[in-house]
Amino acid sequence: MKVLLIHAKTFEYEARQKAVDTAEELSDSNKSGRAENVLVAFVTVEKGDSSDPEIVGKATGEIESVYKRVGASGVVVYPYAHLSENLAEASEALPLLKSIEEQLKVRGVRVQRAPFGWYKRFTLECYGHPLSELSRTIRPGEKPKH
Ligand SMILES: Nc1ncnc2c1ncn2[C@@H]1O[C@H](CO)[C@@H](NC(=O)[C@@H](N)CO)[C@H]1O
Repeated sequence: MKVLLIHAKTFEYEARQKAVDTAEELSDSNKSGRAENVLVAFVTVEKGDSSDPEIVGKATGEIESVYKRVGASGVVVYPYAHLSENLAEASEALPLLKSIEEQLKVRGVRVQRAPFGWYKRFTLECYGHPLSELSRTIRPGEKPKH
């Protein structure tokens, strides 16, 4: 699993067009979103990630750790198919993305999750401080390095 973490002063997205047949149904709560002082987690799920029962806990831990360090007010979990060539299928990817969202909520984090399977317009203003652009690779069977 690859995660790009951007601490954004403002972030806004809007689903525009279905990209895959397995696209998630849109609702008023997910077809668009906006947040300020938010950690945007662009997440690419890779083939085999679901083989590790700890993958969601590890990914959530990495995201929560940066969220706390930068003092963000919330997290956006943004499905993103562009950080790896080893893409998981929707049947593997979507459940993991939903579980990361739920795990963050359980940990008291205000979370939005952008819809899976859509081309989306987005605007992002990155703070530009030293921790405002980070990336993490979470490998099945391996302990996180950070
Ligand atoms: N393995 C995977 N991990 C995370 N997201 C994945 C995925 N496979 C498919 N998606 C989702 O389907 C859209 C089209 O590939 C993806 N859309 C996007 O990545 C938008 N930024 C438009 O390109 C994404 O929502």
